[in-house]
Amino acid sequence: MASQKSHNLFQVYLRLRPAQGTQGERFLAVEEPEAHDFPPKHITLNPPNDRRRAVEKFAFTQVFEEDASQLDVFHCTNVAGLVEGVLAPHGGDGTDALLATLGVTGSGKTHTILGSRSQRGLTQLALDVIFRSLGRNILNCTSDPTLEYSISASDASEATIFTAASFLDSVYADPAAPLRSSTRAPTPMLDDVFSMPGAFPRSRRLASPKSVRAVSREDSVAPDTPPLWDLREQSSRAAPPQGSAPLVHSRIQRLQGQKSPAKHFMTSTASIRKKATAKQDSLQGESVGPTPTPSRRLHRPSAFPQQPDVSSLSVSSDPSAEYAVVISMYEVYNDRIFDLLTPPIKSVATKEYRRRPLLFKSTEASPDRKLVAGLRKVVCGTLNQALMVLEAGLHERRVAGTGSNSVSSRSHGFFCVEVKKRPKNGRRNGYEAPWGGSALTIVDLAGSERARDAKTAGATLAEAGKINESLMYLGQCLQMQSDAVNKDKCKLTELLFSNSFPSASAYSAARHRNPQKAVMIVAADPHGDFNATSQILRYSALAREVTVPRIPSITQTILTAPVTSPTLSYASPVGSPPLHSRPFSPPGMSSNCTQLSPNLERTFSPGSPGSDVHRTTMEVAALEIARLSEELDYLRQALDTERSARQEAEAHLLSMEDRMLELEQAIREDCVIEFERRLEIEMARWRANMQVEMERGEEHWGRKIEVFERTMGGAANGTGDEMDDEGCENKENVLMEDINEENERLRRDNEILRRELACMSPTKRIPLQERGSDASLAKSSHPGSPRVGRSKANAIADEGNLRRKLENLRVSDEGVLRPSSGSTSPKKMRKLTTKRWDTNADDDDLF
Ligand SMILES: Nc1ncnc2c1ncn2[C@@H]1O[C@H](COP(=O)(O)OP(=O)(O)OP(=O)(O)O)[C@@H](O)[C@H]1O
Repeated sequence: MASQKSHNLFQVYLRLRPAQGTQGERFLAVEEPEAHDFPPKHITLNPPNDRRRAVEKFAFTQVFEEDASQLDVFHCTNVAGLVEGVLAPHGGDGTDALLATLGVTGSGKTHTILGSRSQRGLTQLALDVIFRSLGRNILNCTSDPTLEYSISASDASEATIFTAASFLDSVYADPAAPLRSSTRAPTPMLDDVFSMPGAFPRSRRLASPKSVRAVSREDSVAPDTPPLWDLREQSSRAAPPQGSAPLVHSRIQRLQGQKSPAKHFMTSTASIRKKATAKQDSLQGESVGPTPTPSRRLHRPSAFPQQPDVSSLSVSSDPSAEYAVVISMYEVYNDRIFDLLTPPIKSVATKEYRRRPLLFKSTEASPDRKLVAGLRKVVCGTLNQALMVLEAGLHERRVAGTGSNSVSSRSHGFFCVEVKKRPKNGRRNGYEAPWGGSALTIVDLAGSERARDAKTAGATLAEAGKINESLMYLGQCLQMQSDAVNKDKCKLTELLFSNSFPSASAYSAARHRNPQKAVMIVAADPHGDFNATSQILRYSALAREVTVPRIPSITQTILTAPVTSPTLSYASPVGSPPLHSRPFSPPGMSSNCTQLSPNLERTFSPGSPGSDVHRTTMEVAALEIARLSEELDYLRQALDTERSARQEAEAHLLSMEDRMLELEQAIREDCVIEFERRLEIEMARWRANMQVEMERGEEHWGRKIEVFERTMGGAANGTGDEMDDEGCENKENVLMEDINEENERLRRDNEILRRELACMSPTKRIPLQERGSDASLAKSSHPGSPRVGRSKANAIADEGNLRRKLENLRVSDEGVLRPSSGSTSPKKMRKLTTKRWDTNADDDDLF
């Protein structure tokens, strides 16, 4: 196994998590190491509840059992060696180092890398060693006021450089904030910072860059407030019930005007709210409603755990160099990079706080090497400053409660410690020396999870999909180890492997960089999810051995002769040529793994000497079975994910249908109510009109009947002498009406006759009254024509007739128009009425 180390891009360690509470069956056993091979390096994975599945054996650089302490892991993974490589004690720029944890969700990655309430993680320990080792050679911005500028000038990643004091001032106190500036004194934590050697004077602090975030006084004063890891522990103790789903979207509480005890944006960050609400939303699916803001606070360094103690440990540094430590933090979330030290910006359009994703690209100053461009970087002069920056960045990390882990990291977190280095006094050959140096990058990868177990939904399920996808690509890269082709498939692999290979460009030749040294700590819960764990172990282990149990139904079809169980080894290269190189490749992925890296070549170890063709066939078949079994596992996982997604979509669809039905029902009811209201109004209007019409009709018919009765009465009585005065008056009125009508009719007749008269000859179109005598008429006609004279004579005769008729009419007209001038006796009226009928008869004759 020792020979593998020189070939691997990663040293891979396995750490087993201690059991907590009720656990499932243990499926992972640590192989007893042989006497000369201590510590243990191999584990066996026995599939629970399925004796037909292959038993797998994995090899790692070292296996840490459940009782291993943080310090054990720190020492045995040789973090101090990585730090030494970064500090480059023997000159040069040093070697980049990468320390990462990988594992299923809840397996202990964060615990290992960031520690817990009482235990420091590898990050804190590494920082401690770095600052302790640099000692007096470290520069800070107070002792060297040009430090910030010179680092900024030499930084190739387009970063914004802050001094620790100005960054922490803006993070932990917000003097620019209108509500707090006058009433709040600097927090004790800040006093700690400012009382540190090299702290800025107050005036300088006030001139710090625009406020990033702030905590209230009580937040930072509270000495017994548990730090981030405390919250994790509390949460894990009170794990949410199954079916929990996290709150994903941030800042909703603030947008909805919820009152928070402190207006510090960290106290209401997405991550913290998620942590708190994950417990409450456990049975509600995704929630966007207001939930109480948890009392998440930043802490003074004295609240940070002090154990384990590495004060006795330091590594060599370059005595001829001076150093500066620059810290940056970012996360890879949904395959995009977000700065954890830059506050989110409130979108004008959506009023939500958002982070701007950053690019991983080659820059002008670094054409041959990709860098995360545009980060905030903080120059830290002391360990406490570095720890506080770490604390500030962790506040912004995305975590959420899932069915698998109540405080699950939903992003891949990157913590970068750049150790900048230049000759003492900053000069070389009389010129200002540029900054060189290397970086230690510590990565807390998000955990892979099975959707069914995590019981996630909505955005968290999508996150899980992205996490699993990126880890799958990481797995492929780890399997290939020396093959850099696949590393560009996702941001995670790009970031992890970008420094793994020496650059071949001319630029790099001038400035040679060593490939990074990388340590991967795989965390596993021996009682956790078997399938997910075996999947992780398969692609992370340095070597693997599969023992396929005897399965009669398959083996008999291949080989009738009984054989012992074959053993397949994915062992270190000892010269055996690969027999069957067909690694597992998930559906849809190109399987270009046929050329495995030497250490992962699958070699065939014959069970006994003298194996024959049948045995070989059997073993090849067994290998195929193992491969198919892997594929089956993957497909099962994929199926689980798809099934969950489908169930979620179906549930959503059903709820939408219900909602639509409800809406339709409500709309129908509204329509009915409105229709009835309008119908009522129309009915009332119609009834009123009907009433009026009926009254009018009755009145009309009453009048008619009355007239009729009077007429009949008058006829029956002969004269109206017996009528009383009132009766006479009514009768008179009615008659007047009749007369007027008659008068009107006659006028119309008159008019018609006039027109007719005028039409009889073009020469007689002049109205009668305007014309002169018959003689003048005769004069105006042509005298010469006998025909004209005859028609003229006829016309005159016709005119004479008409005149006479008109005279008659005029006579009757006058009679009608003078009804009341003389006698108004009813008798006379009746005569006139009778005459009307006579006149009508004449009129009929006339026309
Ligand atoms: N070695 C250990 N000793 C004691 N407790 C541990 C250990 N490893 C993990 N734990 C506890 O197990 C729980 C889950 O661990 P942790 O949060 O580190 O998991 P994780 O792998 O980071 O999960 P995720 O990927 O979901 O973030 C925590 O409460 C942690 O304190």
